[in-house]
Amino acid sequence: MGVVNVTPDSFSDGGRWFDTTVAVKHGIDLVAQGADLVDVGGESTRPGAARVDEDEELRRVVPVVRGLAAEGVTVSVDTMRARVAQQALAAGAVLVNDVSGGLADPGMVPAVAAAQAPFVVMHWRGFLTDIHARPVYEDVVSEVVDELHARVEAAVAGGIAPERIVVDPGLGFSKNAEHDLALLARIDRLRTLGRPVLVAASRKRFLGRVLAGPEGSPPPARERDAATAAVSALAAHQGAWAVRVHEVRATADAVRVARAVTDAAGPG
Ligand SMILES: Nc1nc2ncc(COP(=O)(O)O)nc2c(=O)[nH]1
Repeated sequence: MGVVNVTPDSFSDGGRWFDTTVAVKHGIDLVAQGADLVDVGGESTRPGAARVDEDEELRRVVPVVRGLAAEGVTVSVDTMRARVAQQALAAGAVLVNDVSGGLADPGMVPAVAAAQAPFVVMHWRGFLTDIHARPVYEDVVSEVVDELHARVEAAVAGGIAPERIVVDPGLGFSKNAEHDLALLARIDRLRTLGRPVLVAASRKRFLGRVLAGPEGSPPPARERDAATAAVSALAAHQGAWAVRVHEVRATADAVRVARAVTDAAGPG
């Protein structure tokens, strides 16, 4: 899943794809690099980012979705708003990716259910309170699995078919590096939810911490693509459904190597 953020301020590529034509071209390029899906978002979710108003988010996202779909690209829309999801689906998107897991907009689950679209439910504890609070986890893996289960149940109760739901641990969303690494180490536990797992580690802060080591300073986000590809291989090897990345080529190669190693291990 390649990322096209049509935003001026996303944490790792803010502003580069803010123009519709440039964004569409970039999405096509990501497919050429090996992306199966292109995720288009118009609202940065980095800590401290101000909400974008709905009309501006529509202005950013819908033309890019339409342009990519017209080129035959499989497109997902990264939004927390039902109306943006609806208009993106009408413009050709085939999947809705909601980082709030349906919590931000009560109209989201009914809209996705009505469209019978696949739905990514991401874990973001405390979305409704302080969205970037540092929550305390006793056992982050168990708690994320349990809370994702509740979000999946709510989506199903709202009319979304279970087989259309993808789960995502929400790396970096009110989680620290230790939480993120613990979740990445146990994708098998996430898979006990019986749903495909999407892993989105690309260029995130915890990778910077790993690369920096205990005393060092983290490299900038755009220098974390090799680390991201390493995560992609590890996620693929653990059976993740997809990985969401900004730089696709290295990850496409990493996933193919992981597949070859998994195949070599044989069944069982
Ligand atoms: N499903 C899902 N969607 C996301 N969208 C944006 C970002 C963070 O912003 P970015 O687009 O700059 O990576 N992270 C996620 C994520 O972890 N999971």
